[in-house]
Amino acid sequence: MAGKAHRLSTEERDQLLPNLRAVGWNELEGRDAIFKQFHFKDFNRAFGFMTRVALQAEKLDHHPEWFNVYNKVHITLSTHECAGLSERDINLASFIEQVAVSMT
Ligand SMILES: C[C@H](O)[C@H](O)[C@H]1CNC2=NC(N)=NC(=O)C2=N1
Repeated sequence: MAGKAHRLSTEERDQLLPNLRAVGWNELEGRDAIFKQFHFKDFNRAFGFMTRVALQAEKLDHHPEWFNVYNKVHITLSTHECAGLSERDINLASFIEQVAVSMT
């Protein structure tokens, strides 16, 4: 991965987070991370979604924290390297949105 991750500044957050908030991503309380719950038609869709996200995460070397039960997938994004939200989380969240739209 090129360059070191840095925690987003207030200005960067003001610029980058509104688009994600508008589609259901929220900042966690007590932790510098973003979170969203996804619901799919069934387990096949949920796991197909997770598979596509997993392949991209591996490619980006940036991985989600997630939880799956049947058709639900809960995702938390944060960057361990800088102990908070970085541009990598924004990029991964944007990719996740594209995949989710194509799976629903
Ligand atoms: C060694 C490896 O590149 C690092 O541990 C990567 C892997 N995936 C990662 N994922 C996330 N979410 N944050 C990181 O800082 C991170 N670092």
